[in-house]
Amino acid sequence: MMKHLNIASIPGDGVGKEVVPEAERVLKTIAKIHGGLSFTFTHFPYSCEYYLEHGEMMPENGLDQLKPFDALFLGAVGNQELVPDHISLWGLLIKIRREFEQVINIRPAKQIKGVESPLANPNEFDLLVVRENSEGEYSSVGGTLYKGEDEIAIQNGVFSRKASERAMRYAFDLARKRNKHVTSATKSNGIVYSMPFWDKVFQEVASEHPDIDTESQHIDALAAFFVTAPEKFDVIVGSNLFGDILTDIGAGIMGSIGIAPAANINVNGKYPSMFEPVHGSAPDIVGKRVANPIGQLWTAKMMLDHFGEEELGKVLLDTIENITSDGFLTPDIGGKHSTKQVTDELIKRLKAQS
Ligand SMILES: NC(=O)c1ccc[n+]([C@@H]2O[C@H](COP(=O)([O-])OP(=O)(O)OC[C@H]3O[C@@H](n4cnc5c(N)ncnc54)[C@H](O)[C@@H]3O)[C@@H](O)[C@H]2O)c1
Ligand SMILES: O=C(O)C[C@@H](O)C(=O)O
Ligand SMILES: [K+]
Ligand SMILES: [Mn+2]
Repeated sequence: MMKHLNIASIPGDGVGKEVVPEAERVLKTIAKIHGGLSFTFTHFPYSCEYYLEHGEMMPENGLDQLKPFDALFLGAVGNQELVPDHISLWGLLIKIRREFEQVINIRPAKQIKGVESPLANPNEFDLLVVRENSEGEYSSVGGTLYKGEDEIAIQNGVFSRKASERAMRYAFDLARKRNKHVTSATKSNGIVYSMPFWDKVFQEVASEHPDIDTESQHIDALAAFFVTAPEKFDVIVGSNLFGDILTDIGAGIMGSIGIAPAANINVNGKYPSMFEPVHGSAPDIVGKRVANPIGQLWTAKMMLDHFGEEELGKVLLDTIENITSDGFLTPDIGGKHSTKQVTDELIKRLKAQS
């Protein structure tokens, strides 16, 4: 039977516009090879340029337009020269994550063959960060007061039992299929309400999973261990901000922010999930045609997995490693190939396997 996937594609800003079309080409190639699978990509121009023209990041009915799709495929959001970052992100990326109840953000980090880690001894690390994606430090509760030397900004953190538990349970479920170890990212020595609460909930969830080893690490030490001993970790669960920071470190130790993937998962089935790389719009390299497409391609692999096409997902990641091993690398990982040269080679090799 033919499986058809209707994907809403939002390239967004900066290098998002360069890597999303390449990843779409690759997904279409994979679908052809498979035979029983096809994709339709419907493009939405929501971005900072759209904001300049329309005064908003997406139209009022933007979410209604996106809701019927099977999944969202996003590049990056943000162009500080045009729109302040908090406006662009909260008007599009974070709005979608929240309104579509994409409450979990899964972000793997492991070594890719042929991509050199900056670590002297990377020791074959293979870890998975589960980032709470709906609340935490990313809250709109707060405000500003006064002007001048009395000026005040108040930003409240929001930690609910429901969302904390949900992220933790998700992490335990993933750990069960992996190496049965969950690390909780905390900071209960310095942050006196939300983090002791987080620890308490973690202990409760841990006690329901006696088959899984657990530990809690303060985020500062944990950040250092990501660099000094990443191979010690299996699944890490963290709040929205801790998860954000840890996954850029994860990307860094893999070799580049340009290769890390993310999946914003809607767990209740009411809305589509969203697949995007960890990286942003990379203003320093935009237009040079050298953006690394691997982050976008790896998130495409996560999208294939999400739809039960694990075999194809594996073919995609294996073929990516195949070309990186043979030196088809963009400059961020020490090569001299363009975005398109990398995906051209990938497509050539995918076709050769069919
Ligand atoms: N999920 C998202 O859409 C997202 C994520 C992070 C940042 N942002 C936004 O992107 C903009 C830039 O943010 P930033 O500079 O902090 O982070 P960034 O991830 O855009 O860039 C950080 C560094 O990584 C490099 N890099 C990123 N993607 C790359 C790729 N595909 N290939 C090669 N190198 C790559 C960049 O050149 C830069 O040196 C801001 O507007 C920010 O708010 C959006
Ligand atoms: O802060 C965010 O979530 C935006 C970006 O940094 C990300 O990691 O997606
Ligand atoms: K992104
Ligand atoms: Mn980030």
